Amino acid sequence: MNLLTLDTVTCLRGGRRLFEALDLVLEAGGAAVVTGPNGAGKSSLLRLVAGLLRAEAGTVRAAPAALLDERSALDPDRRLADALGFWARVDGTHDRIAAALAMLDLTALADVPVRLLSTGQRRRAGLARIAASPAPLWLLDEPANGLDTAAVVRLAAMIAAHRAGGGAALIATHLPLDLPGARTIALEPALEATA
Ligand SMILES: Nc1ncnc2c1ncn2[C@@H]1O[C@H](COP(=O)(O)OP(=O)(O)OP(=O)(O)O)[C@@H](O)[C@H]1O
Repeated sequence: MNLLTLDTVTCLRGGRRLFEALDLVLEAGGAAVVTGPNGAGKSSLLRLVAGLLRAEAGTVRAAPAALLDERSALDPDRRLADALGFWARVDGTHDRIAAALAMLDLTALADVPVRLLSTGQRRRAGLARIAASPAPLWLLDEPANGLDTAAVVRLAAMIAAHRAGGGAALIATHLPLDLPGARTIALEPALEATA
């Protein structure tokens, strides 16, 4: 089963053609890494798949997706467990929170307000939101940013478990991640300004 199909997709942003005629299929269990220099369009590609940007041309067919970007999307004033609980109520996945906290080594921080978490802890909290989500397609924008070595290993294990369970992941990263069998989408620098 395909969880993502991009068919000759072109993306324009800020008067620049970021990528053109991009094709990609991600099946259940699949993963792809998006690479490229700053400004090449990695985040734009993930936002396009999430439905937050419109393709200039081509078609995007995507299963329900969970997007991690630079914001954790967690209420800074709530305890971490409660902030995750907000999304669990939306998604009907309350039973997944404890496992998600454990997977990201956050159980001991469940009662700490999100605003007091360190940079790496907040990134792990954002990943816990993704881990608890029921979405089969994960869109992870620089998920390893701010993570220590142990947390990067946990991240790789979390993605592997998601794929083993029939999910798929599209991951933009500058940092190396252990993603067996993942294909690479190398975006070129966007130079062309349109009229
Ligand atoms: N809201 C916006 N309006 C117009 N142009 C934008 C907007 N957001 C981003 N851009 C432009 O789109 C281009 C691609 O940005 P994008 O964030 O997708 O790149 P990226 O490959 O993720 O970069 P980085 O490695 O720095 O994260 C950049 O030239 C950027 O200035």
